[in-house]
Amino acid sequence: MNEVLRCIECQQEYSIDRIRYSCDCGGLLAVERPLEKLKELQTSLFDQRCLSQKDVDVSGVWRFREGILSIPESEIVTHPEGNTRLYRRKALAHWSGIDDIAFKHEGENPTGSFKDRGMTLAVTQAKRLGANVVACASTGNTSAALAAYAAQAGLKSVVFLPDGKVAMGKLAQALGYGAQCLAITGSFDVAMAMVKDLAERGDVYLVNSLNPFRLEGQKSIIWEILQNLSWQAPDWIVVPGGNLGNTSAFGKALREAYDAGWISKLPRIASIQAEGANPFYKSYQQGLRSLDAMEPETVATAIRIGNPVNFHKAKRVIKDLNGVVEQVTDQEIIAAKLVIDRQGIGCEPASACSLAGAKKLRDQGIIKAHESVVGILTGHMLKDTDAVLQHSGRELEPIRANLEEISKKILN
Ligand SMILES: Cc1ncc(COP(=O)(O)O)c(C=O)c1O
Repeated sequence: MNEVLRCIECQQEYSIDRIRYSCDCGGLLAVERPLEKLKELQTSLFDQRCLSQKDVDVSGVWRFREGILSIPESEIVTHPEGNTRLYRRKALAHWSGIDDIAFKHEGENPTGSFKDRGMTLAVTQAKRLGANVVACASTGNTSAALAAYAAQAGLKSVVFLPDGKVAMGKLAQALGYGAQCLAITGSFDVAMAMVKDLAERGDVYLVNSLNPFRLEGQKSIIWEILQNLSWQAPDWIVVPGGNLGNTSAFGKALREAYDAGWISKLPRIASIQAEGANPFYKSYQQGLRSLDAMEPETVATAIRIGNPVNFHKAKRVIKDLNGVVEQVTDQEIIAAKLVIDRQGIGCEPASACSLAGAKKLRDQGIIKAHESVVGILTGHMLKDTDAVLQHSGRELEPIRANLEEISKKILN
């Protein structure tokens, strides 16, 4: 194995062959490998693999495997995932005021969100380390991804959900794929603290984004975008921020791609929070020195998170990439979602933070008119059908089955 776990605070290293979620000093761990190994890799290798039909090449995660996790191919648990589309639409450019804007739709993953990219890694690693029970706290999407990948790997999965706060599409997936689903009284953060304690006791293998292997998988979102753009980096990457796993993973992916020589410029990153769940935004306003946890509330249930576990990684990324943290209101989220939905693309509310945030940064002149932007749509529209039914501006119209009457109604 080329990889080690390294503490982001004190640089202490640990083997990846043992289960560990944090350093003895309390710092977060990252999966690291020698830079020389990445520099040896040519982007043409990744491009050639797009022509292969092997699952590990078809996967938009494992196509980059030498930079993700060196493991025998036979041990990889892959659906396969990734290979999501990059959408450009005149209406999105017009609404945001940014001519060169594209959206990577991570809702096109097998379980309908970006979580599959991290979960293929976390469950592969769980199996490799002999875990029997895999668990997560979740606002919904992580539970769906975990349940699906655990089912594939033949592992028992347990998910901890904030009671009454999970969109039905996501709960249905977790139940359908066969996870044990526990509704916890309290927010996501309460559920997160509980599953962390269980993991420390050794009862379960934790696959939240605190698990550094999750973030290695999510790096591939960025590498696939760069590949989609023929390895020409955009000026900006705009991403919703909740537990800040993507913000952290994206920064790592960009830094590695740049240091390895795959791209010749480093994009800036914008992490967009919902105003009602904005601890990272508030911290950014005060120089990213510390984070005050809060009681979150937003229509974007996926990012209803008040104490993001990846704060210390994400703050480093914002500093390293000259990034920004912005907030958007629920109204701005719903307005942006409507634009995306009406393009026939669709996304769940949290995802719309990317478009709402890009527009806000453009309006403020932070994103310049000539700059290129890639936003991430993190989850599928059908994940949260309540949000669609409430905010689409359309409703089911009752009508008698009478040809003349129907004809009059549609032509009016
Ligand atoms: C659809 C969606 N968007 C965004 C997020 C937030 O991602 P992160 O925790 O990486 O900030 C989540 C996390 O649950 C999600 O499900």
